[in-house]
Amino acid sequence: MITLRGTANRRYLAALWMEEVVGPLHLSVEPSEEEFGRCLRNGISLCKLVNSVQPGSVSRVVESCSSSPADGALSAYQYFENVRNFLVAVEDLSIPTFDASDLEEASFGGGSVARVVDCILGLKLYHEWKGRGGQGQWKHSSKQKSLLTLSLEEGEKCSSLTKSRSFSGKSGRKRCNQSPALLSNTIRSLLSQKQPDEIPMVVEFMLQKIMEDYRRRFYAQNLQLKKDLKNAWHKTKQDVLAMRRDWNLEVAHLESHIKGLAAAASGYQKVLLENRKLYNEVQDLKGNIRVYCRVRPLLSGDLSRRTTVEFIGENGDVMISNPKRQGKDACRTFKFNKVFSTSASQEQVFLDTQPLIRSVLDGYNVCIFAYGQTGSGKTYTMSGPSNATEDLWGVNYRALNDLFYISQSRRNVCKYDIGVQMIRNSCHQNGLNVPNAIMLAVTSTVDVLELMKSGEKNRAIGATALNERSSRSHSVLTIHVQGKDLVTGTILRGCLHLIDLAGSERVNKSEATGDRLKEAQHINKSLSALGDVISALSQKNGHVPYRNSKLTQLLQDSLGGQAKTLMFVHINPDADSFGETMSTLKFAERVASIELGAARSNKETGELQDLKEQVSSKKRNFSALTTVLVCRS
Ligand SMILES: Nc1ncnc2c1ncn2[C@@H]1O[C@H](COP(=O)(O)OP(=O)(O)OP(=O)(O)O)[C@@H](O)[C@H]1O
Repeated sequence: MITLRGTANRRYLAALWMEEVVGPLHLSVEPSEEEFGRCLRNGISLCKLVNSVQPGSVSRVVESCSSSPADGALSAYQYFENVRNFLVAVEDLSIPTFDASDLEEASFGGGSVARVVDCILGLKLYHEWKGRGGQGQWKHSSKQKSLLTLSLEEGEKCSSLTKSRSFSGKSGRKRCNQSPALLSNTIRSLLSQKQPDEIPMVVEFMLQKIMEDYRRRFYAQNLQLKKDLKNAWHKTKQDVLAMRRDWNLEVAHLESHIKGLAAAASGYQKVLLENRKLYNEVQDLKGNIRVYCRVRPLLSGDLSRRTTVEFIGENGDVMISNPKRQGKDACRTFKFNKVFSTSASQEQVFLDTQPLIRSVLDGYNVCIFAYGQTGSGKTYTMSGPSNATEDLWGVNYRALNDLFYISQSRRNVCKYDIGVQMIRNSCHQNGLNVPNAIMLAVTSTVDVLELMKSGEKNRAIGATALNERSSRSHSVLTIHVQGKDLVTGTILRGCLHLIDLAGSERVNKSEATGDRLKEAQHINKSLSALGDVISALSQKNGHVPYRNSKLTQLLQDSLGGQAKTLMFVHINPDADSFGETMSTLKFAERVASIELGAARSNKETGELQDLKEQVSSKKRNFSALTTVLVCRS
């Protein structure tokens, strides 16, 4: 008698075998009757099964499978076609068949698939018979069926023994030791009940069953593994998706943060520019002398190779640190209109100077002078290095170039005459000889270059301990511009002084002696006269001592008048020059505080000229009249 458990085992066996031959069927390891019926209902797997056992048994398998209600007709058609063809095929092989309705009922949970299972296991026996070399017509005898049944029941016993071995936990380990003996006892008792001719077949079936059992468990484990893997993959995918979501949120957050920062930075930049503009406007109104500071890069000859320039701000701050001190007291910050770092190009420096220079063409007097210790880069800024190519040209050449360019572009409205005066002083000339300096008319930058080259040759140059090429003279290039407005007849007179002062260092530091000492003392005298003038101006003293040196006499108009004045203060960043750097910057700080009053343009309108003309003609008439009267009397 086949037990309930035996029936189920037969179904599992049938499912397992089908899985092996035509899988995957996506059945669970121990499918219920309903699950099994539903899986086989469309007959596709059954047809494939019989075709793989007996190729060509079902010539056409209807493969399309759809479960949508709209395709109900098609499903029914598949069911009839495939199941019918399968049943015909297994009948031809003399294998017990079943009714098509068995599958149908079971799939709806109302019937049994026992006959279907019998049929499949019959097909299995046939397959194994063929596998053993079976020839001719297969006979599905009741003996074979009983052997199968027997083997299943006996196999069940065996498999329960193997199960207890395989799945034993702690307690199972005891049984595990007993199992071989138990297994052999069970087998022996089973075999003792059989006829001798049945024994080989029973043994074969039992071994087969054990193998199948193992295979089933292997399959179950495989399925479980797949399921676990699928779950793990699913979870990992969810985690990755969640991470991606978080990451995207973070990136979006960062993006908006960066945008905010960029907006704030550009706002800050705008405010900074605006502040500078306003600051310059206020200074223009007050007539302050503008001060630009330029830091020379460290050169190979600089002894300490350490810089005193701690920080350069965008708003004109420069912080200098004392190399001999530490901490807060070691630093001092100076504020100017602009600070050019060591990387500033000649063009950048000129661009900030250009508006001032252009105002000469509108009738303003402009004075630009370079101040700083020897070797700090004054000549570099004003003229550029010797034999400079155009990109290294200093303010002098660029200024003239610009003036010629603008005067040319305005030629239809204004006629300009430009002349230059080059003045140099040294101690031998005893100061600046202003009246004797010849004024030369120039029409292009080339003219000026030629002029400067010849002037350069005459420059007094001598070597001191500080700098081999230390110049001990002030050099003044004055550009006079006269423009006549072609429409109104207004005359504009502007004058641009470009002054490269001698080195500002203290005499004792230059270690000069004899004539050189005299020269240094002389230069120091004119520079200290400049200092006195600056000091008087910054304190708004009634008396300003311009007459103490030729230099201050020359600068009188620019420092005290209505001129626009710019001082380039140069510093050598080498730690060795800290003392000179500090006194240079303190001097520049005082210069920056001078208020000259708003600059005024030198304009003579046509009306004024007419009036002047009338006055002089009246004067002429008056003197002629006086002469006549004198003669008569
Ligand atoms: N901004 C700079 N970039 C590169 N080199 C520079 C810079 N400024 C100055 N130098 C170099 O430093 C050296 C000294 O510069 P410069 O002759 O201009 O100094 P100076 O102050 O005019 O000296 P002096 O008082 O003797 O005339 C030169 O070799 C010059 O080429």
